[in-house]
Amino acid sequence: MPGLQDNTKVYTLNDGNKIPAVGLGTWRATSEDNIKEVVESALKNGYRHIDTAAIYGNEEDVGEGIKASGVPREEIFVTTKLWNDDHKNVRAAFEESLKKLQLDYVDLYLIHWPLDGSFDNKNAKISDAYETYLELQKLKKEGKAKSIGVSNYTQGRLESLLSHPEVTIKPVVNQIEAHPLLPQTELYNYLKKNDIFITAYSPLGSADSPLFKEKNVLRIAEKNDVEPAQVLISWAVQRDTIVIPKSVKTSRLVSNIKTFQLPDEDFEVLNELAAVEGEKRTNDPLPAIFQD
Ligand SMILES: NC(=O)C1=CN([C@@H]2O[C@H](COP(=O)(O)OP(=O)(O)OC[C@H]3O[C@@H](n4cnc5c(N)ncnc54)[C@H](OP(=O)(O)O)[C@@H]3O)[C@@H](O)[C@H]2O)C=CC1
Ligand SMILES: O=C1Nc2ccccc2C1=O
Repeated sequence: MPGLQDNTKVYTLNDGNKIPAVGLGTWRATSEDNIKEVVESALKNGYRHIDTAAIYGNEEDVGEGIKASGVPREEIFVTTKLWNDDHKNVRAAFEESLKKLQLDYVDLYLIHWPLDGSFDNKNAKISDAYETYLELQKLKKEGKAKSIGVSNYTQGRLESLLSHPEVTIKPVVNQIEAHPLLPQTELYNYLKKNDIFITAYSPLGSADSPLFKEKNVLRIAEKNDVEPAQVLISWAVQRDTIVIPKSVKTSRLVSNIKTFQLPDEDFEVLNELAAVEGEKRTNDPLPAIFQD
């Protein structure tokens, strides 16, 4: 059984572009966490994929970290996301993100939520946001966003998006919460069939995660002599999803990118965990968003 190794797996997206399987998440990572140094350190420790978003308020620091790392731009995969308030303002919001990141293109631009207004805006509409997506298509055609995709989409909203004749470029990913307590099995199967990758967010169960107290996760970690986080990240990669664990601690950054091949019996236990223990979603800002 191969042991822990720095994960250098790269997937080919449905538009031919390549994405490193393991990336660094940056939600709730701010200047107070020295996010610039965190990004720099991640890149110096082998990460080649950074996930940010306009709403995280850290694009400037992420850009500084990229620059400070000295890693050539073309070796780094950078994702950022359009915030809900900017669905009618895509170009300006995108240009603002580029400026803050000090980049002239991003590798992946996502619609953060299928919602055209803040979570607390009663007039905000949940939909497939296809008009917004058409603006992303233009950015892709101009080469300013090398790939485009969505986040927090249900199967129904994706089906609806793909049914518009003007939608000619498939999203390359749907970034959704995914971990052993929320395997998203149906959506996983639908996306796989349609050649759209899952990017698994909150793969460790986010802050104060129940997964770090889950007896099977702890047992599998102990049995294989690895960290619980490494079990969760390895599981995500083993089921062919992209995964973006967040940490602002160098020691965790370094260990989170080391994955291993889970023995079949352990992989199966994790595949069945939600069915046995019950599902647990950590991000639920607007429950109606996860119902079609
Ligand atoms: N598209 C979307 O709507 C969303 C996207 N995301 C993206 O996904 C990323 C990851 O999700 P996120 O919700 O941040 O949660 P994660 O599941 O990545 O968990 C992060 C938490 O786990 C801790 N942690 C990290 N590594 C370890 C470790 N080895 N052992 C123990 N604890 C650890 C972190 O603390 P510390 O930093 O102190 O190490 C932090 O509290 C986000 O940062 C963001 O980029 C997230 C939510 C929604
Ligand atoms: O990235 C995000 N993390 C979140 C957590 C709660 C609500 C929204 C979000 C995001 O958009």
